[in-house]
Amino acid sequence: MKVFVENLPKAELHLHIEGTFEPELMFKIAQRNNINIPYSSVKEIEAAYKFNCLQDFLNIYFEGAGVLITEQDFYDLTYSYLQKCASQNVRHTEIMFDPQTHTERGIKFETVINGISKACEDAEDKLGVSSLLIMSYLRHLSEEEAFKTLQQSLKYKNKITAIGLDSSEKGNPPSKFKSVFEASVKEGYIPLAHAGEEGSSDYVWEAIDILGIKRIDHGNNALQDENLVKEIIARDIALTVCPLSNTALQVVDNLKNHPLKKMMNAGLKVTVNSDDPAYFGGQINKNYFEIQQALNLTKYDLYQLAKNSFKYSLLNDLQKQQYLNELEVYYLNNN
Ligand code: HPA
Ligand SMILES: [Zn+2]
Repeated sequence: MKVFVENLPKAELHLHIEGTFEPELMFKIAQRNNINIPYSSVKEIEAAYKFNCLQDFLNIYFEGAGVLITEQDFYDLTYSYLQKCASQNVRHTEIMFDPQTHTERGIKFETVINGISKACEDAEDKLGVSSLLIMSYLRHLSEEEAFKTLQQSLKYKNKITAIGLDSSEKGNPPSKFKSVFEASVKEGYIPLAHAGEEGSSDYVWEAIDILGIKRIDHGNNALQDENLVKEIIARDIALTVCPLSNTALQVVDNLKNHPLKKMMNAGLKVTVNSDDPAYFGGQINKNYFEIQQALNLTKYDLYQLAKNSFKYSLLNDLQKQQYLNELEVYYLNNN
């Protein structure tokens, strides 16, 4: 089963580039930028990665991102993740980035987007991994701040496919960002958002009804409301589920109690993703493999999850079909 997962062609649809920052690279970049980080070894960093909730994690995540200064830093971070994609047969990835995490510290928007997008172009050429970018607004900041970010992004519109909404969910409902999402959609960005990770099913309703999102990041708490589940299915909206993130942040107490299979059985379109792999103990293949083991998923289940990852990606129909054909051949030869 492990080999089946490793070679399964797949797409990753929920991934924060700042959350791919492995301790080794963090040390290297901190050193070259003459920045002190409050850890003296990789072991100490790893020991600090014990979280009780989303906020615990976010505090450490923002601190780690603070060592990224130059375009080269953003390039190295992104290219390093894309190499991991290539080695795990992730054929396509949709990378979220949080401009405000950097612009708030005085880093220019252009430094962030240029570093990330150059790495994506190089990875497409050299590694054969395709990617699209999702610019995510930080929901603990004001809507006005999000508007500033939208303005800054317009010059780089051709490099950005979608917008997202992340950071502290509780107390920051989707409705807080109604106007900036409307304005972003007018500019041609596809609306996506985190919803129902720690927030209730009401937040998921708001995300689909008020923000009009096309894909739900996490969505676990949608299961609290049967009518919501029906509506998500009726609108053909997929959920980007992140098993190891859910246990690391105690959204789910144990992988054996993870709702992924329940979601699939209810008819929801589910995908498997790593979220912040450097912080949550595993890349995408580990997420596939561990959830397979915990829930006794079959090869057919894994095939469905991978199929959803391409079908609900933001690629055009022709690109989707090419990847789906590749997956089909793989499944026929390996089940
Ligand atoms: O899982 C997450 N949830 C909310 N915000 C985030 N920012 C990075 N990862 C996450
Ligand atoms: Zn996330």
